[in-house]
This record gives sequence, C-alpha cells and structure tokens, in this order.
Amino acid sequence: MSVVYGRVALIGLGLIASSMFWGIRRGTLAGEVTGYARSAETRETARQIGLCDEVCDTLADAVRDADLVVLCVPVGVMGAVAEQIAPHLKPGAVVSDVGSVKRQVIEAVGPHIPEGVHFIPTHPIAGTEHSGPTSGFAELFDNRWCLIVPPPGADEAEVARMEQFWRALGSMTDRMEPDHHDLVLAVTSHAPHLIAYTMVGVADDLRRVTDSEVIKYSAAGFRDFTRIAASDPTMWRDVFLSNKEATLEVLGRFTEELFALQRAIRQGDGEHLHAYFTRTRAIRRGIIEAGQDTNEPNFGRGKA
Ligand SMILES: NC(=O)c1ccc[n+]([C@@H]2O[C@H](COP(=O)([O-])OP(=O)(O)OC[C@H]3O[C@@H](n4cnc5c(N)ncnc54)[C@H](O)[C@@H]3O)[C@@H](O)[C@H]2O)c1
Ligand SMILES: O=C(O)C(=O)C[C@]1(C(=O)O)C=C[C@@H](O)C=C1
Repeated sequence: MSVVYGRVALIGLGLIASSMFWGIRRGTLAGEVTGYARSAETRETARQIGLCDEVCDTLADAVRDADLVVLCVPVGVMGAVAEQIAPHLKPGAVVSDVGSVKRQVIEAVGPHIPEGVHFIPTHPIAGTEHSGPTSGFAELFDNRWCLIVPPPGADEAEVARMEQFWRALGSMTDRMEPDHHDLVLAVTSHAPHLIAYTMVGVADDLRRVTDSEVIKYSAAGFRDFTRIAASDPTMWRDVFLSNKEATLEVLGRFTEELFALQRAIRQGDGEHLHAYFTRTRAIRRGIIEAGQDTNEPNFGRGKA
C-alpha cells in the first residue's frame, strides 16, 4: 500500500486513534503521524508505546502542516476542539472525525472549519469495550464498515481520497446522509447499548444474585451484555445526549414491544410469543443468507 496523506494528525489518543495509527503504520498510509492527547499522562503513555511519530503537547503543534486532521474525541467535545484547532490548520487540509453520531457533530464542527479547508466526517463501525491509548490494534477496522458522511458541496476528489484511506485501513465504505446515519445507528448500536447498560444495572440491583450466580453461571447473552456495558461512560453519555431524537424514537418503539411481550407472558399467550420469535428468527436468517453479516463465513457471498 502507499501513502494517502502526507501528514496525519490524530486528536484524542484513545481506542480509535491508536487503532488508526497502527493501521496507518501497517499500510504505510501516511508520511508522518502526529498525535495530541489532553492529559500529560496519556501523552506519556503514548510516547512510551511508540504511538505516533511525534506526540505533541499542544493542539496547535499537532495540527500545524497536517494534510489530514482526525478528531477522535468524545462527540460532546468535537465542536470545542474544532474551534481550538481552526486557526492552525493549513489551507487545503482535510478535517475529519470518527464520532458515533453525525448530525450533532457536523453542526458543532462545521462552523469552525475555515474557508479552504475540507470537512469530511466519517464513522468506522468497529470498536471494543476498551478505551485509551493502549487499547488499539491495527486489525480493528478489517472487514468492518466505515460510513462516510460528506456535507453538501464537499469536494468529490477529497471524499474519494477519504474512501481510499479507510479502504486501505481494511474497511468497506459507504456514503450516508447524517440524519439517516443517526437513525440507523440508534437501532443497531445506541439503543442496544442502553439496553445492555440497563440489563447489567438490573442484575446489579439484585445484588444477592450478582455476587455469586450471575457471574458464575453467566450465559452467553448476559456475558455479551456485561462486555458492552463495560464501554467508556464518557463516550456513551455523549452519544445519547447527541443522538437524543433518534434514540428516543427507537426506545419508544422498543418499550411498546416489550410491554406487549410482557402482557403475553402474564396472560400465558404462547401464540403471541411464538409468532414474535418466529419473525425475529427469520430476520437473523435473512441477514446471514444475504451474506450481510461480517462475522459469518459466507460474508459478501450472499444474494444481497
Ligand atoms: N469505542 C468505540 O467502539 C467507537 C467506535 C467508533 C467510533 N467511536 C467514536 O470515536 C471517538 C473516540 O472514541 P474512543 O473509543 O477512541 O474513545 P477513548 O475514550 O478510547 O478515547 C478518547 C480520547 O479523547 C480524549 N479527550 C476527551 N476529551 C478531550 C478534549 N476535550 N480534548 C482532547 N482530548 C480529549 C480522551 O482523553 C481520550 O484519550 C468517539 O467520538 C466515539 O464516539 C468509538
Ligand atoms: O464492538 C463493540 O464493542 C462496539 O460497541 C462497537 C460499536 C457498535 O455498537 O458496534 C460501538 C460504537 C460505535 O460507534 C461503533 C461500533
């Protein structure tokens, strides 16, 4: 592979930025990578593990002369960081972000982007429950989707270059409009995370169980919930507050269905339960047959 951007600046050295750095290095996708983290402790850790070619003590030093600046901070602070870097951006540079929410980030960052600088938001649909500079790995984005969300009027050559960059990091790319992105992610990621947080909270409330049996006899379903519920609290607080409308819409529908299932159980309505589970099983099988599950061996070979 070859260099896509001469100089890349990664802002916020956590899971996504560190995975990007190792991925960039694996493919030699940039000439040089600078990094900036808010805390001196994170900067020190980054230096110790060789994360980035240069870890800078200020935002200005990190972004100066960068061809691509990627904001890898929680979505709630994207706007404030964009405001701080704006005066130091080189003309013709590209600013991007990897935030899990797009409409709110575009509205917060967009106004700070100077004339002559491009803004191309993205969202890699890949992660783990771990965070911080030591949690990243080069393979994180392999065979995962990265959604590119260009604002209206974005420079087509720069959008194509961003797609090339993410494909070289191992991802598959698609373009999406911000509101649609936020609704899709509310269904596939944000609401499921809230449900996992709730389920683990419920188990913790039943402490006499948590202390022993819940952990010891943890079945696969609950174990997955505890993994997801161990995700970074700051990141997820910001996701819910930034994607309020779509998440509340999905959760409203979710609670209606949950109440209907609850009533069916109370009334002994096995027919309702069976019909419901038959429908959801067919959805799962349809996804696999269409070759749309990146975790399945027939991924990409289906009839989609
Ligand atoms: N973790 C995931 O699964 C995942 C997946 C895709 C996208 N994202 C998005 O990527 C972004 C980063 O997530 P992550 O998982 O790498 O988080 P992380 O917690 O591992 O890293 C975030 C970093 O940002 C730093 N930071 C926080 N506030 C800052 C500020 N004001 N100025 C500078 N730095 C600041 C933190 O100190 C931390 O080093 C978030 O916007 C998140 O929504 C996360
Ligand atoms: O695998 C996980 O741990 C994740 O939660 C990753 C996950 C997801 O929901 O799929 C979480 C948030 C992101 O914005 C993208 C990906």
